[in-house]
Amino acid sequence: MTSSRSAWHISLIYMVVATLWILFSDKVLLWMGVEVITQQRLQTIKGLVFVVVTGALLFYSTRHHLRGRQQQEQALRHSEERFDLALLGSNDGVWDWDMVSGELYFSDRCKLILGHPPEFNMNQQDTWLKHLHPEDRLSLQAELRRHIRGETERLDHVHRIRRRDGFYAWVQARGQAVRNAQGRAIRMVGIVCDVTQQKLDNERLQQAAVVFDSTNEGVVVSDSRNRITNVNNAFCRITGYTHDEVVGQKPGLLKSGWHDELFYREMWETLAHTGSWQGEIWNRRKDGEIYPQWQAINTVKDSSGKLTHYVAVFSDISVLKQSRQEIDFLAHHDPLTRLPNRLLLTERLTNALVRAKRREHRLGLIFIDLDRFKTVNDSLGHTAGDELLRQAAKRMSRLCREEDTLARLGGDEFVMLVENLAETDDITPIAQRLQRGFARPFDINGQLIHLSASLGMSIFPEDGQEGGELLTNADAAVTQAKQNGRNTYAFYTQALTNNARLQMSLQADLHRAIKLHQLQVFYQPQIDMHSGRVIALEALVRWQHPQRGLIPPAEFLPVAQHVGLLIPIDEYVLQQACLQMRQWLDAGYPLTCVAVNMSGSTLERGDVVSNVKKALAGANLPAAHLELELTESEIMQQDDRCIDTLDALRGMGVRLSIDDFGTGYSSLLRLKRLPVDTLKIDRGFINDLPGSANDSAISRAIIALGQSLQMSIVAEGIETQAQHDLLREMKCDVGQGYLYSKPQDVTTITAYLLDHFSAELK
Ligand SMILES: Nc1nc2c(ncn2[C@@H]2O[C@H](COP(=O)(O)O[C@H]3[C@@H](O)[C@H](n4cnc5c(=O)[nH]c(N)nc54)O[C@@H]3COP(=O)(O)O)[C@@H](O)[C@H]2O)c(=O)[nH]1
Repeated sequence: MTSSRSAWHISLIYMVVATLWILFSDKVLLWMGVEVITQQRLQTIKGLVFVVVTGALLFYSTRHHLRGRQQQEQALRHSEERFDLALLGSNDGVWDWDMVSGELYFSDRCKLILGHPPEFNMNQQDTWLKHLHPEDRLSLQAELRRHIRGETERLDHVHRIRRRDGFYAWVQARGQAVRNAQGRAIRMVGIVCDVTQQKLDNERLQQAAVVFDSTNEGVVVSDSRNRITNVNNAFCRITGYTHDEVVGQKPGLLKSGWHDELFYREMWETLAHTGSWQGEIWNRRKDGEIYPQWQAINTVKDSSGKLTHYVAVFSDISVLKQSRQEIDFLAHHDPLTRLPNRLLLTERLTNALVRAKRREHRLGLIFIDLDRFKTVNDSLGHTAGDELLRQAAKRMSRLCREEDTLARLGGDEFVMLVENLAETDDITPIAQRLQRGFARPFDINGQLIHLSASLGMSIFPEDGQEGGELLTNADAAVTQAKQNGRNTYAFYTQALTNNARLQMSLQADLHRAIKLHQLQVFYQPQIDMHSGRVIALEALVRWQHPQRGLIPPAEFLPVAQHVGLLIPIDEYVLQQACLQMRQWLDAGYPLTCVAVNMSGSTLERGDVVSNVKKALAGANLPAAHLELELTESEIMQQDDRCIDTLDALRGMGVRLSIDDFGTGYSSLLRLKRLPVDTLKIDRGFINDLPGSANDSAISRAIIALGQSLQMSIVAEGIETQAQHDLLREMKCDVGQGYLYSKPQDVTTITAYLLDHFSAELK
């Protein structure tokens, strides 16, 4: 019932009662039959009673009404207060949109969200839309339309709104339409709250979640009772446990048993005192493998300072540890053979010397140099060379006593440190054993390679007091062993030191030798074995030393190579030989060419073609009168670029010859591709002719090979008539050797030529 209907009912009842009272009260007085005066008095009293009763009724109804209203107002006030407080507490702003009049109300909080003061007037219909982020406008409008059409129960939309300072705030607007009887939305009321911080927090949380799951470090979160509440993917990957297997468990399930109780007690004490702990800890994976991890644990406390969680972040450092060990190993070992390197040998030698001095023992160093390793390496390729070194190292290690050290210094050089020698001679059986170790060939990819070693020995205290001195002296001894014919051993002697000193002084003198024109070119004739005529000469360098006399090339060319003077020496000999050949041709000697040695270093240099051209032009000598000799081992170790250089030289008309053929593991395929005119059989195969059946067979094979490749064959080192006869019978084309002439200076050889061609020149 409405309030006006209730009021109307009450008034109607009153009117009925009052009318009945007025109509029937007087009749009751008349019916009582009382006197007129009494009647009048009673009527007055009746009127007064009516006034009092109706007055009282009016009083009670008014009071009741006012009290009710008061209570309602109070309830309303309380409710409003509660609402205001709730809004204030929630920090939400209120908006109210009268959709009929278009009037819009924004509470002060709404204005504050946008950075406006309360007095700011933003009650226009499009104020909010105007400040909306352009990207959010369409979606808010669509959402509003849907709600107005009644498709959604309430409006709920998060969008960005531009604040007074130009920045955008994220807000969440919620509201509901008030509809008329026809269901048409006529008003909409709602709240708006600033969710910028919440949005940022969410974003941060999302990022943290991504980091948590994608980081390489394992993360374990456990509660205050140290029960695991969460682990990340990396944890599962490192430990092998799944998330469900560990949640609810204690991290102790990963314990390896490698740390004692004290370790864990100290860890927990540090955590309790400082709130964090970090260190290396060994744990056990699910599969039982024990591994090291670097772990940092931090405690998490709530706002009241109460510990709520532990967060442990760890990384598996097993690989790092292995690499450190490997780095440490490589710093002291040779990566190819995994033997100790020079550094470790030096350390061990120093310590061994201290022990030897204290115990008055001897110790020895055996310097091991593999014979002709470079040639094998160059001809078989570096991979096979590496394998050969590995196998040689393994074989020598097996012959090494446990207390001794076998080290690789680099290349094909090894050193064995032998401790506890009573006598100098005690080292000899060890050296012999090492040498016997090389008796069997090495199997390199199915190919049997014969290798020998030259050994040089120095003994403490006889040959030196310090490690460096002993090593140098063992090195000098190995050089001596090589000079003695390889595959042998030599002890260090003072003479070797003198020789080393000599080499040093040669180096110094050689620099001056070129400038002071101390280098001389000697010539050795090459003979046509069928006619016996001199057809060519080989140019061979000598050093006319002011104090030491004539030094042969075998003595100073290695020194020149060592100090980078071999190329200028080759160039000098080339120029001199071309000039000299021109003179002989001009003098009428019917010579085909002059042969000049060219070292591998010269060939490797890019300008060899232009230098040869220069030398020929300088002497005005046709290229066909020049033959360049390259040793087999040097030519075989060159890459294909050198074939281009040789092709270019050959294209110019220069003849090319392979020197020392038979010593350098030539590949027949490569030999076929080389633009070579001549093969020179190495002196080593000629020396023992005609007695050696082997050398005889080899020489015959080389001659046959040369002939089949249309190459001319020169045999060098012919010293006897028997050698000459045999080679001639084998159909060797050209001979060179002391039998015909030793290498001679220009004057002597010119006289020789004059004599030789005297008949023809007449
Ligand atoms: N890069 C350069 N190398 C050069 C140059 N000059 C010489 N050499 C090389 O030095 C090596 C030694 O040469 P050498 O001492 O001159 O010896 C040559 C001859 O004297 C020697 N020979 C000749 N016939 C005989 C003989 O019958 N018996 C015997 N015991 N020795 C003999 O052989 C050497 C010539 O050898 P090859 O060159 O292989 O034909 C030597 O390897 C030279 O190549 C130079 O200017 N640059």
